[in-house]
Amino acid sequence: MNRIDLKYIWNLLLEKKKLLIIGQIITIIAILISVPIPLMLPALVDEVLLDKPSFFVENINAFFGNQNAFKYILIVTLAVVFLRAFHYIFSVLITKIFTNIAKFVTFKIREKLLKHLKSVSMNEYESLGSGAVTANLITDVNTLDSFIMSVASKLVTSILTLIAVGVVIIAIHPILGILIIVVQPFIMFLSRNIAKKTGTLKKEENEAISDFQNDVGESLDLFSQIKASNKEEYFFNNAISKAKNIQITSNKFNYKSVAYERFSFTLFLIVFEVLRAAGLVMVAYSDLSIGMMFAMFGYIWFIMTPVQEILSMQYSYMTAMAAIGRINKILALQKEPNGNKCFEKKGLNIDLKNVSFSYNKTKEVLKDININIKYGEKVALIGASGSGKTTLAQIIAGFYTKTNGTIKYNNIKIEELDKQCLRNEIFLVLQMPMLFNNTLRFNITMGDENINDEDIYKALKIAQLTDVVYSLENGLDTLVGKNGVRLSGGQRQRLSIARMIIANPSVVIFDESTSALDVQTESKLFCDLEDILKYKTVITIAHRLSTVKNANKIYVLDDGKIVQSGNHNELEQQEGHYLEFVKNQLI
Ligand SMILES: Nc1ncnc2c1ncn2[C@@H]1O[C@H](COP(=O)(O)OP(=O)(O)OP(=O)(O)O)[C@@H](O)[C@H]1O
Repeated sequence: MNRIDLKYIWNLLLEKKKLLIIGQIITIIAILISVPIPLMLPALVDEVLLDKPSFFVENINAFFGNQNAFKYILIVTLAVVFLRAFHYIFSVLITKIFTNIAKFVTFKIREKLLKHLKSVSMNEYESLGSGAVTANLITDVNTLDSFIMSVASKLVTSILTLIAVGVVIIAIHPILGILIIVVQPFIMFLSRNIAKKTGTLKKEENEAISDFQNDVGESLDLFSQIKASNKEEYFFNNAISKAKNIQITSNKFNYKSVAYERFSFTLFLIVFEVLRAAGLVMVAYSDLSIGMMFAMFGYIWFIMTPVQEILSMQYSYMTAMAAIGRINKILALQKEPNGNKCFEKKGLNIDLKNVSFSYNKTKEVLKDININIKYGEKVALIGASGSGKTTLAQIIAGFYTKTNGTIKYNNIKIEELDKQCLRNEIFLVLQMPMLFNNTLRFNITMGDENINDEDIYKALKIAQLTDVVYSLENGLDTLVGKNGVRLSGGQRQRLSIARMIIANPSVVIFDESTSALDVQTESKLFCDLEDILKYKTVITIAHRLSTVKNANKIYVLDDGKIVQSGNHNELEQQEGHYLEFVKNQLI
């Protein structure tokens, strides 16, 4: 199934099996180095201060001969310092290894999401929107990253440390040892319930942030529109209220999560004191020595870190599960149907039979569309605003997936076609082309570095853009700004036409692509385009009679249906929308 879950993450981790095993071996060595440390100096209380020589004193005597108290303490202290230094080196190594593994896994997840997004159909993509998708790709994957990092490096370390310490303390004093080991799960159980509460609060905070991000992102994108409509007050007040919501939810989350965290820590400290008291009692009433009592105190303190790590892992687990839930929303987006067939020759015959389409399953935008366009034909699409012309153009270009009916190109069903082949053949020139915040060159070639400047200038000449580019100080290297804000609407439209010339498709769809041009530039443009378009299929969505008149076939759309089709002469003879259109144009 195409979703991310713990099993999927586990399988990714297994791809780094060797590193994982090395990491775990180093982890075990680091634990073996660190676990004896709390025991070493307290042992000298008994062995040196209370004069009951045992393991340390006997071994030092065996190696260095009899020593005085100062030297015993010095030698053991040096051993502790060395062990701590080695432990430090091993823990750095562990962090390095597990960071490498975690970053590999998160890269793989981002790669999977991007590969999926690449082939998601437009209608599905629009159901989420760019704000949510960006948040998923950045914030949620980062949440997952820290979860993987802590599970891979800290979970095993913490559990093994607890086991090792458990063995040592039970060996020192079974009753006190078991008491300590039993108390830990109790605290962990309490904290797990507490952590659950912070999970919901974090969710509320994340939702408020994403809501704000979407709102501000949109307002900033449409900044000029907002100013033009004199609606700064409304939009920015709205953004401020969303910012306020972040304040409220973050406030709640931050203080409550700290309160819950501190509560569990305070609980730990109380239990710590109770266990210390139990230690004193054991010295008074059993065979626990004073030195080993200090060692037990040390271990209670020592296991605080692994216990805290395990506690924070529960929280990290919950946020990671929430992040996975959101990430899976991307993976749940349907892919556009893609086949593997490609066209054998240049030029397409396009055939639509009983095609219908709806953006949101509630209202049909296109109904029972039947269109047949032969290779090289010049076709016009007309109809009132909102009648479905752009939608139809996008369906023909394969951007949206039809709801019903059949679409064939050279007799190959759209579902069987490799979409890249289709898009190589069809170019949709939009009324408001989207531009990258990059250079003019990049926007014309779409990043294809094999296209030379000579070809670009040829395209610019036909697109009536040469003078514009020459007038710019940096020529083709001029940055166009976000969405091409530094270019006029007409310049953007011509740039899109230059893109089409470079792409050299066999079908060109003009969707009111020259609406921002003055009549003179437009007619010069089409005159210069004539040679280029001669052997191409051209579908033009237009409002001007002059553009429509010469088409081989005109389709008239009304409320998503084709109500008339034929050439100008045929349609002019019929009562109907086309005649109305002609009359209106003449007026
Ligand atoms: N991305 C979308 N999501 C949902 N509904 C949409 C979307 N794009 C268009 N529509 C709806 O589909 C219908 C047809 O829109 P379309 O843009 O195809 O009409 P049009 O004939 O090209 O209009 P115009 O001449 O104004 O450009 C409209 O009712 C519109 O609201």
